[in-house]
Amino acid sequence: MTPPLLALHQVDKRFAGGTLALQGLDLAIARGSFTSLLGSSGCGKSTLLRLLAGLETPTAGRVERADDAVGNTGFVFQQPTLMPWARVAANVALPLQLQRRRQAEIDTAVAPALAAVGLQDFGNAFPRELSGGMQMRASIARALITRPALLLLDEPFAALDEITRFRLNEDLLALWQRDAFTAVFVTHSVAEAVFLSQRIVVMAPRPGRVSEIIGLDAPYPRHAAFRATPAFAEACIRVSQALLRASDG
Ligand SMILES: Nc1ncnc2c1ncn2[C@@H]1O[C@H](COP(=O)(O)OP(=O)(O)OP(=O)(O)O)[C@@H](O)[C@H]1O
Repeated sequence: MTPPLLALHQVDKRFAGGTLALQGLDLAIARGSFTSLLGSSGCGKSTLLRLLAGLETPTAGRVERADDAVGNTGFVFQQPTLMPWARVAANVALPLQLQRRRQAEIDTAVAPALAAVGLQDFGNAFPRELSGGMQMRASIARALITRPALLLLDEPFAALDEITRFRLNEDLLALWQRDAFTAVFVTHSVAEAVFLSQRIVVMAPRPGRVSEIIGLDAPYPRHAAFRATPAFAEACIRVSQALLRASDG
């Protein structure tokens, strides 16, 4: 068996104020997998994502990271966090600028990155000229332009209307299949987690911990029609029940 990209062993995270955000967490993230973290507010999803990114260190236990995951992580947040004064192309190019890549290399990379998220005609626009969904597309293009091994997404589509969210779910899956990165996706939405994931980590609060892990074997590519299948409905019920158990327990 190939070793996982990331593995947490008996991880605790306690913050300075005393909050035990995570306790006794064991979790392995397989290379190239799509995992969602689902749970009520405050159960430590964002903290877990930050541990996976190496932005936080555990108070106890260990986080193991494969060599190619170190320094090779893309992040997408709930807000697109674009620089308002810079054009969309410059926003998307930012990670390459920070890596001090040659301008010719940057210019070559930006056009396909924009095209991959359907923004090929908007490189010269400013973020304020884009809809919320398009701004999120730009944010995803920026996260993927360095071809990260690991893409961490923290409720990226929570602020979008449902139709836009559905489209972005499909487009994200297409990018995942094309680029074969490892995705860890935080969401509050059962349906979104079921649509996207191979595995759903259901978390319980106070202290944050893994309650159940649910595997989903529906094949990819998954398109809009998947949402209308009995398999999808059945999985949503199964995951909702797990979420209720996690909140009660
Ligand atoms: N930097 C910090 N300092 C102190 N406490 C923190 C810090 N970050 C998070 N916490 C606390 O740790 C717990 C877990 O927070 P976290 O943001 O990881 O939860 P979450 O599941 O992502 O929540 P939400 O769904 O609301 O975003 C919460 O009780 C929170 O108040």
